[in-house]
Amino acid sequence: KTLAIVGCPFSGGQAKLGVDRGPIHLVQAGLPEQLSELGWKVLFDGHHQFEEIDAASDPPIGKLKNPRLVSRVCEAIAKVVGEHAKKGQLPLTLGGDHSLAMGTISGTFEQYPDACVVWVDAHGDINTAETTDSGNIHGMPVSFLLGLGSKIPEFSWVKPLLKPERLVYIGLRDVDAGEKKILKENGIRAFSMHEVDKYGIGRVVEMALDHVNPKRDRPIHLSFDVDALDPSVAPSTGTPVRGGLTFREGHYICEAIYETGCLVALDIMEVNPSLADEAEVKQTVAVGCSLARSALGETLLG
Ligand SMILES: N[C@](CCCC[B-](O)(O)O)(CCN1CCC(O)CC1)C(=O)O
Ligand SMILES: [Mn+2]
Ligand SMILES: [Mn+2]
Ligand SMILES: [Mn+2]
Repeated sequence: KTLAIVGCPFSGGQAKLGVDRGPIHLVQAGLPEQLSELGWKVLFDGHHQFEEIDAASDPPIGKLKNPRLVSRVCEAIAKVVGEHAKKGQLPLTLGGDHSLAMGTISGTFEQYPDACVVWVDAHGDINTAETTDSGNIHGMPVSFLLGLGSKIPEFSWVKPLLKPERLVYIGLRDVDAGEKKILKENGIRAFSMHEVDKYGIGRVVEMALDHVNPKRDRPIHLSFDVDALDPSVAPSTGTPVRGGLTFREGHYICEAIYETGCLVALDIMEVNPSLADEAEVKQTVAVGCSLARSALGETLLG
């Protein structure tokens, strides 16, 4: 099977410098070689270059920051991911901030209209233009994919291909009031850290998949924000929140999803190699690599 690494050095969905260098750190840590070791035919034709738009010509739309830049980049990524998927390849998108998932998941649904999404994150990333407090679009991709909130012409390319019943969250623990309302109103299934504590990660993954993929016959797009992990496990990320997934819980999710045989696309997002000391950056990059390996077939006992 062929894996296409889509390196996305992009930080426009949030305000912290450095997350655009996540991809290069993951690749330089040897991720392509590690995946070849697992038996994948790995395609990697270099990191995507996104030419900037100067701030003067990309003023905020309402609260949304860098809206035209984020929209253009995500639309480009949707095409790239869609093309790889059309060729029967598995796109592995390396972020870069999580706004990119507006593009990756759009690309997946082009090819797999019957897909479901497992969103692993401390956050809901489901704010609309009306509910966002920060205006950072990395806190909004899911609302665009569901077609929620007021229509913004600059984002008219995003089709509401994701249905609420095809989405499930694992790891939530920092959800804004507006997001809580949206989750409830749309009946979106979410397994927060409370459920992880209560049922254990094994049952949570089983219940999550039973919800979105009861017969395990639907393509799965796994979008993994490394801030789902506890900051002690993945410290170098833009919006860390205490009380997160252990190293093993994070890897169990990836292993269990690989075992379904349904994975068609994977995002490893929000590794920011400039927010901690060298050892912690190394640790965060290494976790990003090992999560990817676990989701792509690496097992503990072979
Ligand atoms: N929900 C947040 C965080 C989004 C994180 C995006 B990511 O891709 O990393 O999942 C806002 C969070 N908010 C920040 C200030 C705090 O006082 C309260 C929570 C937002 O900016 O919308
Ligand atoms: Mn996120
Ligand atoms: Mn997050
Ligand atoms: Mn983040």
